[in-house]
Amino acid sequence: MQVKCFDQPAELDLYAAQLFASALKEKPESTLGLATGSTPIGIYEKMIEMYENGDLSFKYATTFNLDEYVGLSPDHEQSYARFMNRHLFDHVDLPAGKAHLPKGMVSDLEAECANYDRMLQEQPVDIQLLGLGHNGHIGFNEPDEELQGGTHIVELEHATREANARFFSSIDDVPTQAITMGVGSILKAESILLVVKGADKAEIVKQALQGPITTECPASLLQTHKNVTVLVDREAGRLL
Ligand SMILES: N[C@@H]1[C@@H](O)[C@H](O)[C@@H](COP(=O)(O)O)O[C@@H]1O
Repeated sequence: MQVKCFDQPAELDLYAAQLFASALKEKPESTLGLATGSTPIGIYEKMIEMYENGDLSFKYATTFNLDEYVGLSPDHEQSYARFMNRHLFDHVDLPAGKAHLPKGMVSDLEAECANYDRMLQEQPVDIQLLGLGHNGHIGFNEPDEELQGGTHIVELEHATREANARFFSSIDDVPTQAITMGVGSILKAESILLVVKGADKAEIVKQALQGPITTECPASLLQTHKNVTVLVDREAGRLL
């Protein structure tokens, strides 16, 4: 596991965007695993800049997002589908139909999970971008006695809903469930880029990288992967 610490969040964003640009240059038809949350927004901004300057193209790429809220339609303001359009897809040359997110509004959620896993098996992720939840979640894999390997439905922890309530009018509007890629699917990626910013994540990133490998901190399972790069800003990395 390689850990890189950046003085300025913007330097981190540029470094991460450049890693994706290099991956796409080397293999234009790469499958990219993408994440939502506030952490990757700056990275997506750099990717858009690079695309506009002709330094990055998604023309032959495929993307899979980690997760989606159950019960929000793709055009709901706070759906992750809408987030991805707003922060990346609407601004770059990724062909329509090549961006995949789990569908949180289908009647048969179990079939959707199986379908997502089947697509991931057919197009394995080359490089997976990950943020980190305050409780150590990755995607929406919440701490638990057991974790599930494949795509599945999760009950969101109150703390996770509280953390995400800032994007909704009130916590009551935050969905109680999500559909997420499992930790097993995440660990199948060829390479993983974990990005962590802010003083409030310093404790959990230390636990994830240097603490015991435990399902009670899903991100700690990343310690078992052969090709993980962790990018932290100075505040998040201060205990490492
Ligand atoms: N499901 C997402 C995660 O994929 C994200 O990494 C995490 C941290 O979000 P943020 O980057 O806003 O702190 O929480 C959300 O709930």
